[in-house]
Amino acid sequence: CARAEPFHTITPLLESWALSQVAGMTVFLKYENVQPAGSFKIQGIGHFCQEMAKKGCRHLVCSSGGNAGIAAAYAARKLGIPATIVLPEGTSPQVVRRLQGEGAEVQLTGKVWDEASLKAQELAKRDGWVNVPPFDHPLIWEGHASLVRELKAALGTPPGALVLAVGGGGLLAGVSAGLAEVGWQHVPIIAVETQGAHCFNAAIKAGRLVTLPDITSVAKSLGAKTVAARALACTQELEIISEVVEDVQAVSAVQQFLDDERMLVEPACGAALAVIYSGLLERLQAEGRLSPSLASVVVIVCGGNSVDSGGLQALKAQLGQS
Ligand SMILES: COC[C@H](NCc1c(COP(=O)(O)O)cnc(C)c1O)C(=O)O
Repeated sequence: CARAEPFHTITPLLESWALSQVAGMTVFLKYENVQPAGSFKIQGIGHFCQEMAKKGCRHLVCSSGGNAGIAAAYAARKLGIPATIVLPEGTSPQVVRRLQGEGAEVQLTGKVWDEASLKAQELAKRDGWVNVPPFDHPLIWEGHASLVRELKAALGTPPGALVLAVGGGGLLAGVSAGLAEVGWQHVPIIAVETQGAHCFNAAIKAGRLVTLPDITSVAKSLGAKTVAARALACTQELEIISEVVEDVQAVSAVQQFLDDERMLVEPACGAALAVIYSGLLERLQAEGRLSPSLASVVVIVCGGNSVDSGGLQALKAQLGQS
């Protein structure tokens, strides 16, 4: 049976002395990397799966870059429902191992998430099976919105800006819903992608949804070729500043964050942290796109399971970093 309380925990919101020094203002970090299932995903995915269980779902299937799949497998185990997770062939062994550890069946197919998604939709045609969308569904956004309620409870007053990473746009859509719910619509969102996984930025520039030819960024967890329509629609309702960082900046931010806060996160999360570490925040202020007198900024540390110390060293070598 479905449980009443949510599967996610209320994560710490901590002021980071190190990042505040770099930014020249107070930087609060929302540690979604310590959620069960290793990323913020469990907020929206957990909510979706609980709702589906209430409707009698008998088998969950999820296509994912990795983290949504782990969140779906975790929720399925908690709900006592079998799960099948479909991932791109290049998925890291540690993610496959973790999924199997959660008791899920793993299917590897296709080069990128979009191809795994087609296979999951095929499987979901079976009787009693439900496809868990990794980012493009109102229930996912409703679940992620609880993150903003937690920010309001912890901060009281609104931060000067919110920084988050964009893959398919589910986190952005959920945070946007949360901001509207708590009356913080005026808080600007800095929505960050890596070059080569920049489907949201491309859609904004084109004024319509755009499908990238391929995902060439190392931040594979941001690897959706087309952003959710809802995410693009949010740009009409809120102040959303879309920025694209290089893989080198995202990976360098992962290393700096590891040294500063002793936590290891994926390059997808490094993209958000790069807003601070690369000086992008100050550039936005200098360009007048952000108020020069921001009191504070919140960075959503989205986490991610597809990283370990060896993988980080390999990425740094691949990108020519010391
Ligand atoms: C292809 O992958 C989409 C999705 N990852 C999405 C993701 C994001 C971006 O969230 P989104 O914008 O997709 O809601 C940020 N940070 C991390 C650590 C993520 O894993 C997945 O795991 O299936």
